[in-house]
Amino acid sequence: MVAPPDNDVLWARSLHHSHGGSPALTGVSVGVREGEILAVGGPRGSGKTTLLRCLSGSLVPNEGEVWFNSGPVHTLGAVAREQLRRDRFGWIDPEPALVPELNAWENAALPLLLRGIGHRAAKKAALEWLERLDIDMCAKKRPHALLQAQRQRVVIARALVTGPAVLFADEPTAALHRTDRAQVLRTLLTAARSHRITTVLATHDTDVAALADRTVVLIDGCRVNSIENKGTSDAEGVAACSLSV
Ligand SMILES: Nc1ncnc2c1ncn2[C@@H]1O[C@H](COP(=O)(O)OP(=O)(O)OP(=O)(O)O)[C@@H](O)[C@H]1O
Repeated sequence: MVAPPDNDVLWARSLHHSHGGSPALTGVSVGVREGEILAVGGPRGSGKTTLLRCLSGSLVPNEGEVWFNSGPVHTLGAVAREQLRRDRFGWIDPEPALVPELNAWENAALPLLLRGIGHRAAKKAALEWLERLDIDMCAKKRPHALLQAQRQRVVIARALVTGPAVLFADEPTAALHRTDRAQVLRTLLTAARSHRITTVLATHDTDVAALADRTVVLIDGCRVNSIENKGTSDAEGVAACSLSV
């Protein structure tokens, strides 16, 4: 096992993974620096979700290595990987899944309450994130009373409320109307940049990928390209991503 470069917060080498015999990743390597926003692009079925799941430890690759903060993830047991995901990572799915019986701030505060953080402190942190994401006016509404874009903002608040080291966003705006998409995405990326949260964003949409600092393109489970998105990283002063195969 070879240790990763010191300056990569997240690093994967030669990932291979098959789902029930059908290959999803074939030899993908990627490194992400602290505070960077990396888009993983490519058409549907190209392996983006599988790569994010391997990087976040929710899936152990058949072959290859994943490292977080210079510690191996792929050799950890299931419980240690769960703890890592709970304590250090945030995850956003395409569909905004919220607990229907809880209102918006309670949904956003849930990860803190589950950690045993006091009710008052958890509520304060959740309300702060709802405000940053321009959804604080809906704090007391239940999910059924929210629009889809508002629900997704609550999901984003829930993913950020713990101050994750890395945020994984899997097609976070795919379920939204075109008009809501850009606005929600910009809000998400602005929040990630201002708090220097390393973000890995899967998207099949090149317009969405262009908002990241750099894009890695997958096709049929292989990394085929890596694009520096000029005008984002330079303007924001965010470090570039390092990549190797
Ligand atoms: N649980 C699974 N069982 C069987 N095959 C799967 C499973 N998950 C993914 N696959 C297959 O693995 C390949 C890569 O899928 P993956 O979801 O990682 O790609 P993707 O680029 O994220 O696609 P999408 O944009 O549609 O989500 C595809 O061929 C997909 O059908």
